Amino acid sequence: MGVSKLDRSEAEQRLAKLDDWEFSRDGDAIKREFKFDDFVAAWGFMSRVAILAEKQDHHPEWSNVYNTVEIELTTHDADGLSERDFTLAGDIDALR
Ligand SMILES: C[C@H](O)[C@H](O)[C@H]1CNC2=NC(N)=NC(=O)C2=N1
Repeated sequence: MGVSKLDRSEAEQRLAKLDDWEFSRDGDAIKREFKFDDFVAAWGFMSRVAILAEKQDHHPEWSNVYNTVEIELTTHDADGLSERDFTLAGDIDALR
């Protein structure tokens, strides 16, 4: 089932409900940086995010440098932001 792309104002409404996420890719994605005490803590967080992503069939584009994890979310099937991005972002924040 396709996922529909949100328009800018719909995306802004949803972004306003999240802390510390910002638009990226000219509004086609959202991103946030997470800092941890050390690499093992960062890796544990990434493991938990991976399980969420699998459950939601919605996967992040992300990077890890030692204790820092950068996560960017976009919906490839919609060529932009969809509800799935904001749902996953909210669930990721709830892991903290
Ligand atoms: C076949 C599979 O359901 C699709 O490719 C899913 C997988 N994970 C995904 N993740 C993201 N970020 N966007 C998608 O469009 C997407 N599609």
